[in-house]
Order: sequence, then structure tokens, then C-alpha cells
Amino acid sequence: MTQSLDAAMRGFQPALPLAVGLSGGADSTALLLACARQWPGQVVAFHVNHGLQAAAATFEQHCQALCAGLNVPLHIQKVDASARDGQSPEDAARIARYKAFSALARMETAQPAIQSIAIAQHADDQVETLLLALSRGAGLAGLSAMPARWQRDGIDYHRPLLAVSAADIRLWLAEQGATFVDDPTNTDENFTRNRIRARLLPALQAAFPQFRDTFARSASHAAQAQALLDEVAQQDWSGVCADGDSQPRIKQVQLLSRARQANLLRHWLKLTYQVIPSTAQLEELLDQVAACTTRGHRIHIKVGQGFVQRNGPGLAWYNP
Ligand SMILES: Nc1ncnc2c1ncn2[C@@H]1O[C@H](COP(=O)(O)OP(=O)(O)OP(=O)(O)O)[C@@H](O)[C@H]1O
Repeated sequence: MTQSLDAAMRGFQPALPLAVGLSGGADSTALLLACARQWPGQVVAFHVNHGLQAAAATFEQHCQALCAGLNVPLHIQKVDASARDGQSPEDAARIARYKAFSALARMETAQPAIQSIAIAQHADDQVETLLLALSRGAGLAGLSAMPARWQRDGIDYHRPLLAVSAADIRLWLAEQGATFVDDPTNTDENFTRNRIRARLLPALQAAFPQFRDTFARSASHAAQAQALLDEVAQQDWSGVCADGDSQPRIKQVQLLSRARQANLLRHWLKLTYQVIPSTAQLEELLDQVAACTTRGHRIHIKVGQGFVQRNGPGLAWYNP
């Protein structure tokens, strides 16, 4: 159920000290204010300057002024967030950001060391992410809810505002008289996410006022099912790669049902090559696996060419 920001903060109990990922926008400004108030002296802020926007300096200055006013230590890291090999600019920025968070957490001199990092995605972000995934024809993994809590590089990450609507966060900020930077790119309708926010969310609100709750429930069912599929893939992996090699043995893969083969190969391609195959690409690879009669061969993958082909005795699958 969607909650007020104050109710969400009452249920948020991170290990301290805590760092807040502060972009300078409304959501992370609200999260920092609420955390600094709840745990005085035990909160720091991390700001990552992606250098991507003309407004980057404005964001940084806002973070500096906000943190100085709250007496919260602020750590800033500049990163190179240029996109590589088919990455979207958003993905590149996110990857660079998490790397920077880990580096900042290690560098931060707080004693004891930083235990947790909180970021400010909210209920509207959850719905937008789901609709964005649907608009791209994503599979179950893409339709899965963002988790409220996870671990990375030995740090606990939290999204305490996942059940709070964007409108409630703005209202709360107005009550506090707090200022923030309005990201000018958030209203640029050349971005699909922004069109979803500007056009679909108001229509959903009018037609299904509970859509934030019900969509989040569906996304969380998808996440549970995906977790189960990941477990199955891990188990199957030990059968097809018992010797610790990184290429699956085709004869072993053939012993699995086609559905489990698809699940295993999808999992393997993502983890090993950061590639998410389309349904057609995966079907083609499965056909190649089914047609292979030579014993002892493994599946070989080369990323970057755009088609599936036999490559000598094994199989080569090329990703566009
Ligand atoms: N440059 C950044 N530096 C530090 N943390 C960031 C930065 N950008 C985003 N984050 C963190 O990641 C969360 C999700 O990022 P996203 O880009 O989806 O949101 P946002 O629109 O920047 O949110 P906000 O309203 O806080 O600006 C943010 O709420 C914030 O906690």
C-alpha cells in the first residue's frame, strides 16, 4: 500500500552509519532531510557528478548548500558516464554511479565504516520502470519489481521510499519549505520514461486510482518468479559446467527440457556477457543446440556480430 513519507521512514531501519545517494533532485533531497533528522550525526551524503548535463554544476551546488545547512558531510565524485557498446546513457550513468558509491563508501572515514546506502526511488518510479519494460517487450526479469533492499560490494542498499508517491514527496518537501533542483531533462518527452510519466500515469490515476499498489504487486510477483528461475538456472549450471569451465557442454544442455535450456542460457548470457537475447535469438540458439550431434563440444559465444552460426565443431552465437 502506498504510504506517507513519514510512515515509510518509521519502517526504515538501516544499519548505521548511513549514506544517502543525493542527486539534488526532489526525491533524494527529501530522503536526505528525513534521514538527517532521524539519525543526527550518523548520516553522510554521496553525490556523483556524471558531467552529463549543463545543469550538473547547479545540482552539485545545491547538494553543497543543503548538506552544509544540515551539517551532513558530503562526498562528491566525478565519473565518466559515457555509454559503451549498446548501453543506453541511463544504464551507463547507473553503472558509473554504483561504482562511485562503492568507492565513496570505502573512502569515507566515518567510524564505524558506512554500513548502508539509501537511494530515493519511489512508487511512481516503480510503475514507470514496469511500463517502460512493457513498452520494450521485456521478459520476466525486466518486469520484476525494484527490490526495497539488496547487497552489493558488501554494502546494504535500501530504497525506503518505494511505497511513497512522487506527489506525496513533493507535498512533504513543500511542508518543510525545502528547495531542490528540478531536473530539466525530466520533462523532455523525447524520453519514453518522461512520456509515460506525463501521459500514462495521469490516465492510470483517473482510471485505476490504486494502480501504484496493484502494479507494484504484479512486479513483485514477477520478481519472485524470476528469483525461482535464477535458482533453477544455478542448479542446472552445475550440471552443464561441472568442471568449472565457463562454456556449457552441449550434450549436458541437451539433457534439460527446452524451457530449462532457455532459462539456463538466458541466465548465462546475462551473467557472463551482459547480453539479454531476444526471444528469436534464444530460439535460434536452442535450435542450434538441438541440432548438434558432435560429442564433447561446448557453446561458444562471440558478442557483437548479430547472428547465430556454426563455428567449427562448437556453436558460435553472435549478438547484435
Ligand atoms: N548523481 C547522483 N548522485 C548521487 N545519487 C544519485 C544521483 N543520481 C541519482 N541518485 C540516486 O539514485 C536515485 C534514483 O535515481 P534517478 O535518476 O532514478 O532519480 P532522480 O530523478 O535523480 O531522483 P531525484 O528526484 O532524487 O533527483 C535517486 O533518487 C538518488 O537517490
